[in-house]
Amino acid sequence: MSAYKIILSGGGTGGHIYPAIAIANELKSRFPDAKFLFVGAKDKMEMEKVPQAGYQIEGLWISGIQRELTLKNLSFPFKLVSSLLRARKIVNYFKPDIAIGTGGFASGPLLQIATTKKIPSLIQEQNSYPGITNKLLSKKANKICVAYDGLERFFPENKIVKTGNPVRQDLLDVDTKREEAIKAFSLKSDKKTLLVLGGSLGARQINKLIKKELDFIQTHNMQVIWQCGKLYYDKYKIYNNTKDVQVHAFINNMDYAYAAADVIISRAGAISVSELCIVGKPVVFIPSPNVAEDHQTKNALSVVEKQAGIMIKEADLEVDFQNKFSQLMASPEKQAELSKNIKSLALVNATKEIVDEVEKLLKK
Ligand SMILES: CC(=O)N[C@H]1[C@@H](OP(=O)(O)OP(=O)(O)OC[C@H]2O[C@@H](n3ccc(=O)[nH]c3=O)[C@H](O)[C@@H]2O)O[C@H](CO)[C@@H](O)[C@@H]1O
Repeated sequence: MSAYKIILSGGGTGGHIYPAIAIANELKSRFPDAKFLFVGAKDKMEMEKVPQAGYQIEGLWISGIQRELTLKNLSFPFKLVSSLLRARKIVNYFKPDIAIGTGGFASGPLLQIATTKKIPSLIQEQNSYPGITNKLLSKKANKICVAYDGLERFFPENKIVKTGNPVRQDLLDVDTKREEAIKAFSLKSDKKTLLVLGGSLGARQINKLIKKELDFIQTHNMQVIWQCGKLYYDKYKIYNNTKDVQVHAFINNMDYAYAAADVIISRAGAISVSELCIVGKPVVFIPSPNVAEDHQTKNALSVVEKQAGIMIKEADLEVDFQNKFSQLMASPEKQAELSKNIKSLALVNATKEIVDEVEKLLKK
């Protein structure tokens, strides 16, 4: 039999890109001869991150439709037609055996064309509340792998399989990487490390908080790895290498960042939450209040309700941050309890289970 040809499409943010990369890596280990092609949106993060992970990518001219009425929406119909034509070309020349979509705008046209051509397809939904693209695609896709209960409200029930979110393999063994990680980030081994994560694009309010609280954090004798996001890097880079603080636009070696951390402050994007469960460190979640159906708060609550993490809403940071952070830092028992509880929520086989579903479709 000739080698499988697999198309993966998803992107716009890390939360859609890294699941696709994790799935591709697992498929590659099962089918070393398989050929892979990613399809993303021109000018978006995936055009850089996917080649870094060793895969080829084609970019479509597509963007989201804005929820508010704006002039930007005027170009949307043109982009949609252009990206459908380009997606058809790509599907015609690559002739995939399967198309896998992980959400984000580019996966819309690509999977639309693939399903019209009766190519088997699988979509993976990271969140408890699905994005527009996956909602539209669910009618035609063959399988839908999800991480939360209750998605039959949005997707055909008979297609849903609950697998959890796919997470990159190199995050599975961070416990063994602490020493290397401390070296890689040039950290002091006698100081505790706070890792601050704003999600793949960075988080404005978390950045403001960290800037304001740097002196307070220092009173706990901590060093800080602060991922502020590409958009905000110019604004915050002046804090780099001051007061034991490192400022990063984006961290490419997340396994080391997680391994070095003693405590983590993080947004609650779905993949971040899944990774943090695997990593098993004490986490303070500050969910984004600006996402559909407030889904990051729901993501964080799924952990916090099991005594496995702390959540502070953006609106409460002013009043609660110092108290809650000090209480956590003062209690090694609380830190140990949070670590143990969050780790018990990890779904370490998600990637494998998703790829089992892919295999079933390939062999049909
Ligand atoms: C503002 C927004 O719309 N956020 C959404 C976006 O978040 P976002 O793109 O931030 O996605 P997630 O938090 O789910 O995942 C981020 C991914 O990027 C990686 N990473 C992050 C920072 C970094 O410096 N280096 C790095 O590699 C993380 O390890 C993780 O793999 O997609 C998620 C998954 O659909 C949603 O739940 C979020 O609500």
